[in-house]
Amino acid sequence: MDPKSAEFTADNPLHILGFVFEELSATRVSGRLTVTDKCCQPFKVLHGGVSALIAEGLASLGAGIASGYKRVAGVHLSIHHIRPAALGESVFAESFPVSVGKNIQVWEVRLWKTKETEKKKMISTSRVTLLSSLPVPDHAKDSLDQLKKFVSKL
Ligand SMILES: CC(C)(COP(=O)(O)OP(=O)(O)OC[C@H]1O[C@@H](n2cnc3c(N)ncnc32)[C@H](O)[C@@H]1OP(=O)(O)O)[C@@H](O)C(=O)NCCC(=O)NCCSC(=O)c1cc(O)c2ccccc2c1O
Repeated sequence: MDPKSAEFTADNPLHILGFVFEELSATRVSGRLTVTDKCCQPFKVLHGGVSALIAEGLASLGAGIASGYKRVAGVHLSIHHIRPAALGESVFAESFPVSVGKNIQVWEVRLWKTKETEKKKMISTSRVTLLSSLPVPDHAKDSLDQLKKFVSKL
């Protein structure tokens, strides 16, 4: 299965909202989302919790790969919502590591508006801190194996 396809479910909640991954590696994770009704708060603007969800998901996948496919656990997330993304707009999300330690990783996640006619405009910037030295439980081994296959294909 192509990681860029709508069927790829590296992260179930992101998949449900229509997020499509573009890159998955130890140094960069990215993807795109169209702002639909499912993602909006009452003013038809991207819900701040969805931006935080994207940050948590991208940072966790990246940290999992960077740790050599150990289990990761997010321990802190901070987010600044710089400008709104309106219903119908396209959002590009990118994430990269700030620090990769044996136990703790810190990842930066940035969301951008991507109108072709305009310069990219930042929607939010997040920092996610993760513990990345935990053993993988048996029930999660299959999904990590699946993730490994996708990463090696890219
Ligand atoms: C918070 C800001 C409006 C502050 O902007 P500031 O004045 O500091 O900066 P700028 O003037 O440079 O503007 C930057 C950028 O903000 C947009 N903007 C500014 N003013 C307005 C405005 N009056 N109305 C709409 N948008 C405005 C404008 O697009 C500017 O961009 P440019 O492209 O023109 O440069 C601003 O920082 C901001 O809008 N931040 C984003 C806030 C946001 O989207 N937060 C997340 C969603 S809120 C949420 O999640 C939420 C959840 C709920 O469950 C709710 C439930 C019930 C009610 C509300 C809920 C809710 O809001």
